[in-house]
Amino acid sequence: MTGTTTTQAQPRPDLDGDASIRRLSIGPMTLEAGGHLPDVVLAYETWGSLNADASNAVLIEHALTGSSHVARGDSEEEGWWDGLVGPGRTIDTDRFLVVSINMLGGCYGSTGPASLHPDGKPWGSRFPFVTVRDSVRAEALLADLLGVPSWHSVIGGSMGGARALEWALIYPDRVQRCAVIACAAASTAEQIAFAQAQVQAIRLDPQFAQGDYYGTVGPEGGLGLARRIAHITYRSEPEFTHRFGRAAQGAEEPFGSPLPAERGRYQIESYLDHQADKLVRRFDANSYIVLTEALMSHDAARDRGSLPEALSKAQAQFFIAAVDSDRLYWPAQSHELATALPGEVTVHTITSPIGHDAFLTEIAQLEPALHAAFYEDDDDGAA
Ligand SMILES: CC(=O)SCCNC(=O)CCNC(=O)[C@H](O)C(C)(C)COP(=O)(O)OP(=O)(O)OC[C@H]1O[C@@H](n2cnc3c(N)ncnc32)[C@H](O)[C@@H]1OP(=O)(O)O
Ligand SMILES: N[C@@H](CCO)C(=O)O
Repeated sequence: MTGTTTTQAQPRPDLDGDASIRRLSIGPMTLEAGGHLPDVVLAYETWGSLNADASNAVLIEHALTGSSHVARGDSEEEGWWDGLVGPGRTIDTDRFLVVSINMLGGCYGSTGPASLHPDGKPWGSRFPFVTVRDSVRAEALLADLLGVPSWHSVIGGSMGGARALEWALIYPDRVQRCAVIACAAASTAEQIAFAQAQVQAIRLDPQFAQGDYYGTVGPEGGLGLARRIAHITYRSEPEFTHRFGRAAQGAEEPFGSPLPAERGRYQIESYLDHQADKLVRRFDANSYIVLTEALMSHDAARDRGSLPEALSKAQAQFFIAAVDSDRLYWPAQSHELATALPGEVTVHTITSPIGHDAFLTEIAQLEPALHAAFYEDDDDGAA
């Protein structure tokens, strides 16, 4: 389904040491649903070095609005899995080359709706529908260019987990170990429903202009509303009750009687406003739609028979984990995935009151089990 590796004649990029963001053209791609991109560029970061037999490369896949900045490395900016990835950490960058790639369709440097079409104007509304599988096929073309024939391990949470799983299914001989954290075998009806409400919030913003808003303010209100809806699903009711209760913003006390003449704001409203503002400042609305619709498309069994039949193609050792309070990717869905995988696969649990986002904030809980499963000294062949 993808373009050919027409750029493979390029010299292999320098992979030594911690890198700031780099970009490589992987050439043209024809997409799973039929769209075409004449020149795809992927932006990526690396930490550590590739060993002589290229056996120590680890791919880490980011979530929906995440980026390739997994670890701080030499940069000022903290990474979203800093505790997990770095010198001497569970994913030890003194032993492994760690690669993280910004998703096709996103807004952190890889080709996306804000990129320029060959006519010199942004793709905008013309950007084609991409799937999780397209993104993985693009990453495989990049791996070819990086000189990585197979991954020691591919690991991801949430949408990153969907990409990790697809890697193991599309390229079974290129993934030796695969960790799927807080993710399911397919996006469920409820996950699609939450996603559709977010996409509609953006599309219904008058500033959206059918996606051709570049050079204008753009659909900031719609994107902010999408983030509010999403963020509620990323956290939990007990956390919200414990943190905010019915308290008014700027006061520790609940809204009492008499109610203030001005309605004011509940703390939870202020918190959601803040989450929305933060995302609006760092994310492109078209990319939000493209990536959300890609996640809606996630279905490991599509065109592959039953789920166990689909998963039987994988050759990797699997590590599956769930957050016990996740109300978006329910633990039962991780168990369903583990049960359908070949062999005995354990589901590891992150115990947290906060819900789905604990795969980011509480990843340390998985470190002993992940280390034992994938990264013991004598288990990886890494130099
Ligand atoms: C390039 C990039 O940065 S993207 C890559 C990194 N990010 C990702 O991968 C995923 C996106 N990030 C996230 O989803 C979140 O930031 C997480 C999950 C990582 C962080 O979650 P937590 O640490 O639990 O943060 P939490 O949800 O409590 O939010 C804290 C923020 O809410 C603010 N806040 C708390 N209460 C209130 C309130 N009553 N009113 C307004 N703001 C409030 C805090 O001041 C804090 O603000 P800050 O983030 O600007 O410092
Ligand atoms: N907070 C995460 C959750 C999605 O899994 C993100 O914004 O990407």
